[in-house]
Amino acid sequence: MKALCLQPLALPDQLADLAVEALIDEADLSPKPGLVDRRGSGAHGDMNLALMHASALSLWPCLRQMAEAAQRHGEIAAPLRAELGRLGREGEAAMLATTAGVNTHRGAIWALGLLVAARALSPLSSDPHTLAARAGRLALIDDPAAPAQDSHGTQVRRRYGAGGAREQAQQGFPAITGHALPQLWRSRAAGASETHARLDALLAIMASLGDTCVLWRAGQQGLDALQQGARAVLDAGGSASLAGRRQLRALDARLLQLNASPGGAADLLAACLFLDKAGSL
Ligand SMILES: CC(C)(COP(=O)(O)OP(=O)(O)OC[C@H]1O[C@@H](n2cnc3c(N)ncnc32)[C@H](O)[C@@H]1O)[C@@H](O)C(=O)NCCC(=O)NCCS
Ligand SMILES: Nc1ncnc2c1ncn2[C@@H]1O[C@H](COP(=O)(O)OP(=O)(O)OP(=O)(O)O)[C@@H](O)[C@H]1O
Repeated sequence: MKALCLQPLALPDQLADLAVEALIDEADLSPKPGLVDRRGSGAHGDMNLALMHASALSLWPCLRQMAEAAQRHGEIAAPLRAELGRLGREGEAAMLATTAGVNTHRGAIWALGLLVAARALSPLSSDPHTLAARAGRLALIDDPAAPAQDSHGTQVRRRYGAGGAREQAQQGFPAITGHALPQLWRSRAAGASETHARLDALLAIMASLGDTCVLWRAGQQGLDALQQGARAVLDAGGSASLAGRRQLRALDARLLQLNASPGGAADLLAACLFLDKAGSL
């Protein structure tokens, strides 16, 4: 019998695999306050776990093409930014075709697209801080072909002055490098299970992020409830402790009452999981 000889996967394929895996891990992680997870739809009438999985898988070609574009261009400049913008819009169209119009991963395409491109640009330096800063430099370049939009994020920024997805990326993802990754590593080092360490990382993002999804649906009151509730879980010992889990249940109930879903924090957790593994490819 002939021996099966497997070719190593090309870097863009590996990066798309890793990004989709991060999206699926984020969706599966439970119990996430207010969000779609294995238990149910959280504060969303229009999403469920199967839809999140299908959406994540639909993004694989777009993410691979973003990595290929970065390899081809080889530098952080306007032509690469323009191509990523075009691919991102095509990715959104593929997502919406898969979900019959539901916005399951808009923010995730943005964050993971930039990070996948950053990793493909220079395979040699791939520690999380370098990648996040490189993605931030890409996000700072204008995309002249981007259509003017009056998105929820734009409206919320006008009303509350909050920074949103664009600013988070342009600043080099401080919610990930300054909060999520340090918490993920601290919780693991303290002996927490991988699920609890990831929940703690999500809570660390929630405690500090100006999440425009929450501001849109529940205003400043909703954002305050999210940030204070997430901080209370961490202060009580995190999701691995009994006291922390009580606080987590209370936060989930409060977000459902406010109809608030921290989708921006969920996107950034997926990006954090991607960065945590991207260096070891
Ligand atoms: C920058 C984006 C996210 C638009 O942002 P905007 O705030 O205007 O839109 P919207 O209200 O639809 O929010 C997008 C999503 O970001 C996430 N989000 C919300 N708050 C935050 C935050 N503070 N930080 C990070 N993500 C957040 C949420 O999931 C939200 O649904 C992006 O969709 C975009 O402009 N795409 C254009 C195509 C492009 O250039 N793609 C490049 C691919 S690399
Ligand atoms: N597990 C998850 N549950 C819910 N949202 C998530 C999850 N993971 C990521 N998200 C993000 O949340 C965003 C969806 O949020 P939302 O439905 O609030 O946006 P919207 O359609 O713009 O607004 P709305 O539904 O309030 O009118 C997506 O962009 C997606 O990236």
